Amino acid sequence: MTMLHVVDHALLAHRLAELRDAATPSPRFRKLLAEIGAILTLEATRALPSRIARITTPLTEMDHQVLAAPEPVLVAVLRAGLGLMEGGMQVLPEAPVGHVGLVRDEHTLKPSQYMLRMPPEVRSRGAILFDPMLATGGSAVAAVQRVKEAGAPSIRFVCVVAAPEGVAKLSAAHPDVPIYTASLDEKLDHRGFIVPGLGDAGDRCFGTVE
Ligand SMILES: O=P(O)(O)OC[C@H]1O[C@H](OP(=O)(O)OP(=O)(O)O)[C@H](O)[C@@H]1O
Ligand SMILES: O=c1cc[nH]c(=O)[nH]1
Ligand SMILES: [Mg+2]
Repeated sequence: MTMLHVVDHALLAHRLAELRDAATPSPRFRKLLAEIGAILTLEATRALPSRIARITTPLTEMDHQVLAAPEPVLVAVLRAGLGLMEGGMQVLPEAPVGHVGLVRDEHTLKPSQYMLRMPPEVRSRGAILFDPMLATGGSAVAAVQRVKEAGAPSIRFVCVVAAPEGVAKLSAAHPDVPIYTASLDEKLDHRGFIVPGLGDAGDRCFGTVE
């Protein structure tokens, strides 16, 4: 079963329009990516397990909903996931942070790993994985696999733009991983870029466009 959540929010759509715009410069792109990351993190954590605790206001005592467990670990898929996870860190400031370095070969479209750092809490808390682009799905499948191998009992995948091909591939390989995205786009082009998409997220985020 595909657990795809296309988040419908007026502020998210507004920011995504500017993020997609080819004229948006890197500093603004990073800011928008972080704001979008915060909105998507709020959606991805909407149903985190909670419990009832007794609290004291200045006026009285009451039973109140609080989180039942510590915040999940946040994991960025380098590089572009760093910009998106920035917003996740604002929403969950106490969360430990991990990194998976993946780069996609521009000809074969296969990802290769160049680094992996995972906090031990991932084994008890589970993880939210951040990568703005779910294109062929190769990077997402590999990143989820690494986080599972690190012991995560549950994983949520947060992206900005998803292609149908990537959703199908990730859902087939990891049907237990829900996907949260701001948009399900139309297709991939012959170079594996998402259309209409937003171009190369890593390059636009960090200004590495030639
Ligand atoms: O679904 P896929 O076909 O695997 O493509 C998506 C991947 O491509 C981009 O990263 P890229 O390899 O360009 O690295 P970068 O973030 O360092 O630019 C993007 O951030 C994803 O990680
Ligand atoms: O459209 C795409 C596809 C893969 N990676 C990107 O950054 N953009
Ligand atoms: Mg990448």
